[in-house]
Amino acid sequence: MRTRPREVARRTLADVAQHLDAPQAAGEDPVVTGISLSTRNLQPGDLYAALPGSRVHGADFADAAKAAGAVAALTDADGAARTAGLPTVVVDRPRSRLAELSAWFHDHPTRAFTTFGITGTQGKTTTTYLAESAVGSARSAVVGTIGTRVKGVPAASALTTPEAPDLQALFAVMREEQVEVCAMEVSSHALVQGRVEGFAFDVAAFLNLGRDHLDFHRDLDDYFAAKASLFTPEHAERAVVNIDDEHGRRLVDLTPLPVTTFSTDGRVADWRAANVRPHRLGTDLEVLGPDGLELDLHVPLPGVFNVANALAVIASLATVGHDPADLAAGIATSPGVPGRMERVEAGQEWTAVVDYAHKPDAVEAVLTALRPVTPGRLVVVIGAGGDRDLGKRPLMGEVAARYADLVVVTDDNPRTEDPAAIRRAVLAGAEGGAAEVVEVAGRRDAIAHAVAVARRGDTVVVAGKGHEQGQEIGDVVHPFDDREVLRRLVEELA
Ligand SMILES: CC(=O)N[C@H]1[C@@H](OP(=O)(O)OP(=O)(O)OC[C@H]2O[C@@H](n3ccc(=O)[nH]c3=O)[C@H](O)[C@@H]2O)O[C@H](CO)[C@@H](O)[C@@H]1O[C@H](C)C(=O)N[C@@H](C)C(=O)N[C@H](CCC(=O)O)C(=O)O
Ligand SMILES: Nc1ncnc2c1ncn2[C@@H]1O[C@H](COP(=O)(O)OP(=O)(O)OP(=O)(O)O)[C@@H](O)[C@H]1O
Ligand SMILES: N[C@H](CCC[C@H](N)C(=O)O)C(=O)O
Repeated sequence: MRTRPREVARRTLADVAQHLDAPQAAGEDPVVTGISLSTRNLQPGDLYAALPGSRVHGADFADAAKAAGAVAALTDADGAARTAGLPTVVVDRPRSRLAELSAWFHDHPTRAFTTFGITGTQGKTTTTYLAESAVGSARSAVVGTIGTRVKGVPAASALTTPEAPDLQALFAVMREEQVEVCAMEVSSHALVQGRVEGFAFDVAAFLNLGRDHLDFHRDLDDYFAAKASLFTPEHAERAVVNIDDEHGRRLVDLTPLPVTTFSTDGRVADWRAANVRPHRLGTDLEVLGPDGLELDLHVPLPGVFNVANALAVIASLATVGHDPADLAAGIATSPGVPGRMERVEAGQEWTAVVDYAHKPDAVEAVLTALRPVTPGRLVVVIGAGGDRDLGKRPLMGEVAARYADLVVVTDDNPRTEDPAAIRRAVLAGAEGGAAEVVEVAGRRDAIAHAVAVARRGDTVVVAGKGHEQGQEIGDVVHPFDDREVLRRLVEELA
């Protein structure tokens, strides 16, 4: 799928300057047909937003932008001297203006369809996929970690929540495609960096808050504040909140938006789960909604935690007019989510699962979901990513050892760090408990170890990389897909 609308917007640079209430650029007045803040995806005719970043100033790439076809630049006073090769509009804090500018530039595409924003430490991707099944892929779009899909057709995207110029262009594509609902993941990074300004979600859902990203946020309160900012009138019209989560309950008190609540563990909420019956491949339950509504729901994804993700979809889309029974029927058809509780079947007599759990709460959720359906030993292969939150490593090790019988500590994406040092940090949390703990350097060898020891009735979970297609070691991404590696190792052993 294209990432820019077929019918391009055309605005003169003078219009842009006037919209921003900024002085007009001297000299030419080019026609701008797109906006980009990165030379990596800039297209001819674009306005290049040269932003100050944490590593470099975008103005340093003005020549590259011009060579790629940029016709003008938008920057701050600091960048202006370096964008001299392009007619330049100068404003203070250009990043903070970019989202609204991009929405205006594309003539507010989100007015044409329902926008459903999802935030939380865990479950965002899964919830967007369930929303897509609930509404039907022929009517919906999804934006998130695994990528963007418009009416089921993939479009390229790099970040979980794209930068505003890219996002608004994608929204313009969705408008052209007559999408009815766009479900998107809203990361805390996006909220802090203003990627989702310039429009308000019709409905925003809060799933949960756990430890993550404490390399980017000062502390958990700062991380919560970032997530909570989605639930303000500038960002959303209605809130849907999981009150099983302590931070969800805090949010209900804080948000000025109309709130709908949901609970899967028996609290008094607008939407509740009752008679929850987990089995190996999913969960059956009854959904109790407002005004005495009762529905049967089958969530075809393993793990009771997915009941919360499904309830988030039903509660959210019901508040914007969808029929809950239709939503439930759609959820029951979900084909699953790549790399989330994904089973690998290669003729083995034990259960193999690949899951994206790379945070302590997710590791706990996955292992506690698999324990009741594992008559034998529960084995987890786990590591932690380099150049990310250091504090979560021992916590992940500890949780793995608390809930599994055998923990194979290995490498995730080491990035620029020493893999052995990362393993040591995970091991420090894992050792000393009842679980058997082994260290195996190299992810393939670690998976091979788990495959070699697995017996009938066991479950092996390969955690942390889910759908990822590569392993980042140093600056190089080596092809690596947990699902493929697991399958091949099982086949080789057989
Ligand atoms: C912390 C963070 O989110 N940083 C993002 C931010 O970087 P920054 O503002 O510091 O920019 P910079 O790298 O100093 O560069 C300055 C400017 O020069 C431009 N530039 C730079 C180099 C070049 O060759 N050409 C070019 O145009 C950049 O596009 C940027 O506008 O803006 C950049 C441009 O969009 C992003 O690439 C960068 O994402 C980094 C790579 C990243 O890893 N972000 C992750 C952490 C992130 O955002 N993750 C969340 C999901 C998290 C989760 O829940 O798992 C997400 O929404 O994806
Ligand atoms: N509601 C939930 N509560 C706890 N854990 C969950 C929940 N939903 C999913 N998980 C676990 O978290 C992992 C990541 O799920 P998912 O990709 O849906 O979340 P995410 O919020 O998009 O994460 P990320 O931002 O890291 O991509 C899953 O593989 C599963 O282990
Ligand atoms: N969006 C997350 C994904 C992490 C996945 C895990 N495999 C890791 O490398 O830590 C990040 O880049 O921090």
